[in-house]
Amino acid sequence: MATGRTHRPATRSRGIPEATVARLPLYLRALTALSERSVPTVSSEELAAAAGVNSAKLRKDFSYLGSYGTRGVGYDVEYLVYQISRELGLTQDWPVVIVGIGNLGAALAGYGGFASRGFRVAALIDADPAMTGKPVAGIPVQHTDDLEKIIKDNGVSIGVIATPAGVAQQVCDRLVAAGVTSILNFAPTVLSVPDGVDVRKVDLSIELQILAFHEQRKAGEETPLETAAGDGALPATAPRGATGEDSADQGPDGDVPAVMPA
Ligand SMILES: NC(=O)c1ccc[n+]([C@@H]2O[C@H](COP(=O)([O-])OP(=O)(O)OC[C@H]3O[C@@H](n4cnc5c(N)ncnc54)[C@H](O)[C@@H]3O)[C@@H](O)[C@H]2O)c1
Repeated sequence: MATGRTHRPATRSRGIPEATVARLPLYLRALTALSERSVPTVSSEELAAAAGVNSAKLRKDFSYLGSYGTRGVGYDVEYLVYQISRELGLTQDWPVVIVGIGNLGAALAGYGGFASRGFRVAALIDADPAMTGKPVAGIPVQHTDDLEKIIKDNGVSIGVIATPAGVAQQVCDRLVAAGVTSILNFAPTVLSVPDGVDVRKVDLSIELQILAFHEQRKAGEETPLETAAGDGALPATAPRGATGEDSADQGPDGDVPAVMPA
Protein backbone atom coordinates (compact mmCIF):
# COMPACT_ATOMS: atom_id res chain seq x y z
CA MET A 1 0.00 0.00 0.00
CA ALA A 2 1.65 3.23 1.17
CA THR A 3 0.85 5.00 -2.06
CA GLY A 4 -1.01 7.99 -0.70
CA ARG A 5 -3.70 7.34 -3.27
CA THR A 6 -7.39 7.49 -2.81
CA HIS A 7 -8.32 3.94 -1.97
CA ARG A 8 -11.48 3.69 -3.98
CA PRO A 9 -12.51 1.62 -6.96
CA ALA A 10 -12.62 3.52 -10.28
CA THR A 11 -16.39 3.49 -10.11
CA ARG A 12 -18.33 4.51 -7.05
CA SER A 13 -21.04 2.40 -5.59
CA ARG A 14 -23.76 4.48 -7.22
CA GLY A 15 -22.17 3.86 -10.61
CA ILE A 16 -20.60 7.27 -11.20
CA PRO A 17 -17.00 6.93 -12.46
CA GLU A 18 -14.36 8.80 -10.48
CA ALA A 19 -13.38 10.73 -13.61
CA THR A 20 -16.95 12.05 -13.80
CA VAL A 21 -16.89 12.92 -10.10
CA ALA A 22 -13.69 14.88 -10.72
CA ARG A 23 -15.43 16.92 -13.43
CA LEU A 24 -18.57 17.69 -11.42
CA PRO A 25 -16.94 20.63 -9.57
CA LEU A 26 -15.98 22.13 -12.95
CA TYR A 27 -19.59 21.96 -14.12
CA LEU A 28 -20.78 23.32 -10.81
CA ARG A 29 -18.46 26.30 -10.99
CA ALA A 30 -19.64 27.14 -14.52
CA LEU A 31 -23.30 26.60 -13.58
CA THR A 32 -22.98 28.76 -10.47
CA ALA A 33 -21.67 31.60 -12.63
CA LEU A 34 -24.67 31.19 -14.96
CA SER A 35 -27.03 31.05 -12.00
CA GLU A 36 -25.58 34.28 -10.61
CA ARG A 37 -26.37 35.89 -13.97
CA SER A 38 -29.92 34.46 -13.75
CA VAL A 39 -29.43 32.40 -16.93
CA PRO A 40 -32.28 29.85 -16.86
CA THR A 41 -31.04 27.19 -19.31
CA VAL A 42 -27.79 26.25 -20.99
CA SER A 43 -26.89 23.99 -23.90
CA SER A 44 -24.39 21.20 -23.47
CA GLU A 45 -22.02 22.97 -25.87
CA GLU A 46 -22.14 26.26 -23.94
CA LEU A 47 -21.71 24.57 -20.60
CA ALA A 48 -18.93 22.34 -21.89
CA ALA A 49 -17.06 25.38 -23.18
CA ALA A 50 -17.53 27.21 -19.88
CA ALA A 51 -16.30 24.19 -17.93
CA GLY A 52 -13.42 23.46 -20.31
CA VAL A 53 -14.72 19.98 -21.08
CA ASN A 54 -15.66 18.22 -24.31
CA SER A 55 -19.47 18.37 -24.83
CA ALA A 56 -19.90 14.65 -25.59
CA LYS A 57 -18.13 13.89 -22.33
CA LEU A 58 -20.39 16.35 -20.51
CA ARG A 59 -23.53 14.65 -21.87
CA LYS A 60 -22.17 11.28 -20.82
CA ASP A 61 -21.31 12.63 -17.36
CA PHE A 62 -24.81 14.06 -16.92
CA SER A 63 -26.39 10.80 -18.00
CA TYR A 64 -24.91 9.27 -14.83
CA LEU A 65 -26.87 11.87 -12.89
CA GLY A 66 -30.01 10.95 -14.81
CA SER A 67 -29.98 14.41 -16.37
CA TYR A 68 -30.50 14.46 -20.13
CA GLY A 69 -31.64 18.04 -20.77
CA THR A 70 -34.42 19.00 -23.16
CA ARG A 71 -33.81 18.97 -26.91
CA GLY A 72 -33.73 22.52 -28.26
CA VAL A 73 -33.79 24.00 -24.74
CA GLY A 74 -30.82 22.54 -22.95
CA TYR A 75 -30.31 21.96 -19.26
CA ASP A 76 -32.13 23.75 -16.47
CA VAL A 77 -29.34 25.63 -14.69
CA GLU A 78 -30.86 25.77 -11.20
CA TYR A 79 -31.84 22.13 -11.24
CA LEU A 80 -28.39 21.05 -12.36
CA VAL A 81 -26.78 23.15 -9.62
CA TYR A 82 -28.97 21.33 -7.13
CA GLN A 83 -28.35 17.90 -8.65
CA ILE A 84 -24.57 18.25 -8.78
CA SER A 85 -24.42 19.81 -5.31
CA ARG A 86 -26.43 16.92 -3.96
CA GLU A 87 -24.24 14.38 -5.76
CA LEU A 88 -21.09 15.98 -4.36
CA GLY A 89 -22.56 16.07 -0.86
CA LEU A 90 -22.53 19.86 -0.82
CA THR A 91 -26.07 20.24 0.39
CA GLN A 92 -24.74 19.52 3.85
CA ASP A 93 -22.22 21.49 5.89
CA TRP A 94 -18.70 20.00 6.02
CA PRO A 95 -16.59 21.09 8.96
CA VAL A 96 -12.91 21.18 7.95
CA VAL A 97 -9.76 21.52 10.06
CA ILE A 98 -6.57 23.04 8.73
CA VAL A 99 -3.34 21.82 10.32
CA GLY A 100 -0.25 24.00 9.94
CA ILE A 101 -1.14 27.68 10.08
CA GLY A 102 1.88 29.21 8.40
CA ASN A 103 1.84 31.19 5.19
CA LEU A 104 -0.27 28.69 3.32
CA GLY A 105 -2.55 27.56 6.16
CA ALA A 106 -3.35 31.19 7.02
CA ALA A 107 -4.15 31.96 3.38
CA LEU A 108 -6.42 28.92 3.18
CA ALA A 109 -8.11 29.89 6.44
CA GLY A 110 -8.99 33.26 4.94
CA TYR A 111 -10.21 31.84 1.63
CA GLY A 112 -13.89 32.71 1.28
CA GLY A 113 -14.44 30.09 -1.40
CA PHE A 114 -14.57 27.28 1.14
CA ALA A 115 -17.54 28.63 3.04
CA SER A 116 -19.45 29.54 -0.10
CA ARG A 117 -19.11 25.91 -1.25
CA GLY A 118 -20.27 24.37 2.00
CA PHE A 119 -16.91 23.86 3.71
CA ARG A 120 -16.81 25.51 7.10
CA VAL A 121 -13.38 25.99 8.66
CA ALA A 122 -14.15 24.55 12.07
CA ALA A 123 -10.67 24.82 13.56
CA LEU A 124 -7.10 25.87 12.89
CA ILE A 125 -4.37 23.76 14.46
CA ASP A 126 -0.65 24.44 14.79
CA ALA A 127 2.23 22.95 16.79
CA ASP A 128 3.78 26.31 17.61
CA PRO A 129 2.71 27.21 21.16
CA ALA A 130 3.32 30.90 20.39
CA MET A 131 0.40 30.76 17.96
CA THR A 132 -2.09 29.17 20.32
CA GLY A 133 -5.06 31.46 20.89
CA LYS A 134 -4.02 33.94 18.20
CA PRO A 135 -6.79 34.62 15.70
CA VAL A 136 -6.16 33.90 12.04
CA ALA A 137 -8.96 34.93 9.69
CA GLY A 138 -11.02 35.45 12.83
CA ILE A 139 -10.51 31.92 14.17
CA PRO A 140 -8.26 31.30 17.19
CA VAL A 141 -5.44 28.84 16.48
CA GLN A 142 -5.48 25.75 18.68
CA HIS A 143 -2.52 23.61 19.68
CA THR A 144 -1.84 20.19 18.18
CA ASP A 145 -2.00 18.68 21.68
CA ASP A 146 -5.78 19.06 21.38
CA LEU A 147 -6.05 17.72 17.82
CA GLU A 148 -8.02 14.57 18.67
CA LYS A 149 -10.48 16.43 20.90
CA ILE A 150 -11.00 19.14 18.27
CA ILE A 151 -11.76 16.54 15.59
CA LYS A 152 -14.26 14.73 17.78
CA ASP A 153 -15.94 17.81 19.22
CA ASN A 154 -16.50 19.28 15.76
CA GLY A 155 -17.43 16.04 14.00
CA VAL A 156 -14.71 16.69 11.44
CA SER A 157 -14.19 14.23 8.59
CA ILE A 158 -12.08 16.42 6.29
CA GLY A 159 -8.59 17.60 7.21
CA VAL A 160 -6.27 19.94 5.32
CA ILE A 161 -2.53 19.48 5.87
CA ALA A 162 -0.37 22.57 5.35
CA THR A 163 2.58 21.60 7.54
CA PRO A 164 6.20 21.08 6.50
CA ALA A 165 6.58 17.83 4.55
CA GLY A 166 8.65 16.17 7.27
CA VAL A 167 5.77 16.08 9.74
CA ALA A 168 2.88 15.60 7.30
CA GLN A 169 2.70 11.81 7.72
CA GLN A 170 2.53 12.00 11.50
CA VAL A 171 -0.12 14.71 11.28
CA CYS A 172 -2.01 12.54 8.79
CA ASP A 173 -1.78 9.52 11.11
CA ARG A 174 -3.19 11.52 14.01
CA LEU A 175 -6.00 12.94 11.91
CA VAL A 176 -6.96 9.49 10.66
CA ALA A 177 -6.76 7.94 14.13
CA ALA A 178 -9.06 10.70 15.39
CA GLY A 179 -11.67 9.91 12.73
CA VAL A 180 -10.77 12.01 9.69
CA THR A 181 -11.50 10.07 6.50
CA SER A 182 -10.65 12.64 3.81
CA ILE A 183 -7.41 14.58 3.58
CA LEU A 184 -6.37 17.43 1.32
CA ASN A 185 -2.59 17.43 1.39
CA PHE A 186 -0.57 20.48 0.40
CA ALA A 187 2.73 19.20 1.81
CA PRO A 188 5.04 17.94 -0.93
CA THR A 189 5.13 14.36 0.22
CA VAL A 190 3.25 11.14 -0.47
CA LEU A 191 0.99 10.16 2.40
CA SER A 192 0.25 6.60 3.40
CA VAL A 193 -3.31 6.02 4.58
CA PRO A 194 -5.42 2.99 5.40
CA ASP A 195 -8.23 1.78 3.16
CA GLY A 196 -11.30 3.94 3.41
CA VAL A 197 -9.35 7.19 3.68
CA ASP A 198 -9.30 9.50 0.65
CA VAL A 199 -6.29 11.69 -0.03
CA ARG A 200 -6.15 14.46 -2.60
CA LYS A 201 -2.94 16.34 -3.07
CA VAL A 202 -2.31 19.80 -4.41
CA ASP A 203 1.09 20.77 -5.70
CA LEU A 204 1.31 24.01 -7.59
CA SER A 205 4.97 23.47 -8.42
CA ILE A 206 4.04 20.36 -10.38
CA GLU A 207 1.47 22.39 -12.30
CA LEU A 208 4.17 24.95 -13.05
CA GLN A 209 6.52 22.21 -14.21
CA ILE A 210 3.86 21.02 -16.64
CA LEU A 211 3.43 24.56 -17.95
CA ALA A 212 7.21 24.86 -18.28
CA PHE A 213 7.20 21.71 -20.36
CA HIS A 214 4.66 23.24 -22.75
CA GLU A 215 6.44 26.58 -22.80
CA GLN A 216 9.57 24.76 -23.85
CA ARG A 217 7.70 23.04 -26.68
CA LYS A 218 6.08 26.29 -27.78
CA ALA A 219 9.47 27.93 -27.91
CA GLY A 220 10.32 25.35 -30.56
CA GLU A 221 13.27 23.99 -28.72
CA GLU A 222 14.31 20.45 -29.26
CA THR A 223 12.04 18.59 -26.86
CA PRO A 224 13.63 15.72 -24.99
CA LEU A 225 10.18 14.19 -24.66
CA GLU A 226 11.15 10.54 -24.38
CA THR A 227 14.02 11.22 -22.08
CA ALA A 228 11.94 13.46 -19.86
CA ALA A 229 9.07 11.03 -19.61
CA GLY A 230 11.37 8.10 -19.14
CA ASP A 231 13.54 9.41 -16.37
CA GLY A 232 10.75 10.86 -14.33
CA ALA A 233 11.83 14.46 -14.85
CA LEU A 234 8.27 15.30 -15.83
CA PRO A 235 5.00 13.63 -14.96
CA ALA A 236 4.23 11.02 -17.58
CA THR A 237 0.77 12.48 -17.98
CA ALA A 238 1.93 16.04 -18.53
CA PRO A 239 0.92 16.50 -22.18
CA ARG A 240 -2.68 15.41 -21.65
CA GLY A 241 -3.01 16.96 -18.24
CA ALA A 242 -2.15 20.40 -19.44
CA THR A 243 -4.65 20.41 -22.28
CA GLY A 244 -7.34 21.01 -19.73
CA GLU A 245 -9.68 18.60 -21.42
CA ASP A 246 -8.96 15.22 -20.06
CA SER A 247 -7.04 15.79 -16.90
CA ALA A 248 -9.80 14.35 -14.76
CA ASP A 249 -9.50 11.06 -16.60
CA GLN A 250 -5.91 10.55 -15.73
CA GLY A 251 -6.27 9.73 -12.12
CA PRO A 252 -9.56 8.91 -10.57
CA ASP A 253 -7.64 8.42 -7.40
CA GLY A 254 -5.52 11.49 -7.14
CA ASP A 255 -2.51 10.35 -9.18
CA VAL A 256 -2.49 13.66 -10.93
CA PRO A 257 -2.19 16.83 -8.89
CA ALA A 258 -5.56 18.30 -8.18
CA VAL A 259 -6.04 22.01 -8.18
CA MET A 260 -9.21 23.12 -6.52
CA PRO A 261 -11.55 25.15 -8.65
CA ALA A 262 -11.15 28.71 -7.48
N1 LIG B 1 0.84 22.48 -2.60
C1 LIG B 1 1.30 23.66 -2.93
O1 LIG B 1 1.11 24.14 -4.02
C2 LIG B 1 2.06 24.40 -1.89
C3 LIG B 1 2.28 25.78 -1.97
C4 LIG B 1 2.95 26.40 -0.92
C5 LIG B 1 3.41 25.64 0.14
N2 LIG B 1 3.20 24.29 0.16
C6 LIG B 1 3.61 23.45 1.27
O2 LIG B 1 2.75 23.74 2.35
C7 LIG B 1 3.43 23.56 3.58
C8 LIG B 1 3.35 24.84 4.39
O3 LIG B 1 4.02 25.89 3.70
P1 LIG B 1 4.14 27.31 4.41
O4 LIG B 1 4.83 28.20 3.47
O5 LIG B 1 2.82 27.72 4.96
O6 LIG B 1 5.12 26.96 5.63
P2 LIG B 1 5.24 27.72 7.02
O7 LIG B 1 6.58 27.35 7.57
O8 LIG B 1 4.90 29.16 6.87
O9 LIG B 1 4.10 27.06 7.93
C9 LIG B 1 4.15 25.77 8.43
C10 LIG B 1 3.35 25.75 9.71
O10 LIG B 1 3.25 24.39 10.15
C11 LIG B 1 3.38 24.38 11.56
N3 LIG B 1 3.80 23.04 11.99
C12 LIG B 1 5.02 22.48 11.98
N4 LIG B 1 4.97 21.22 12.45
C13 LIG B 1 3.67 20.98 12.76
C14 LIG B 1 2.98 19.87 13.29
N5 LIG B 1 3.61 18.72 13.57
N6 LIG B 1 1.67 19.98 13.50
C15 LIG B 1 1.01 21.13 13.21
N7 LIG B 1 1.60 22.22 12.72
C16 LIG B 1 2.92 22.15 12.48
C17 LIG B 1 4.43 25.45 11.84
O11 LIG B 1 4.38 25.89 13.20
C18 LIG B 1 4.02 26.53 10.85
O12 LIG B 1 3.10 27.44 11.41
C19 LIG B 1 4.85 23.15 3.21
O13 LIG B 1 4.92 21.74 3.23
C20 LIG B 1 4.99 23.68 1.80
O14 LIG B 1 5.96 22.95 1.06
C21 LIG B 1 2.53 23.68 -0.82
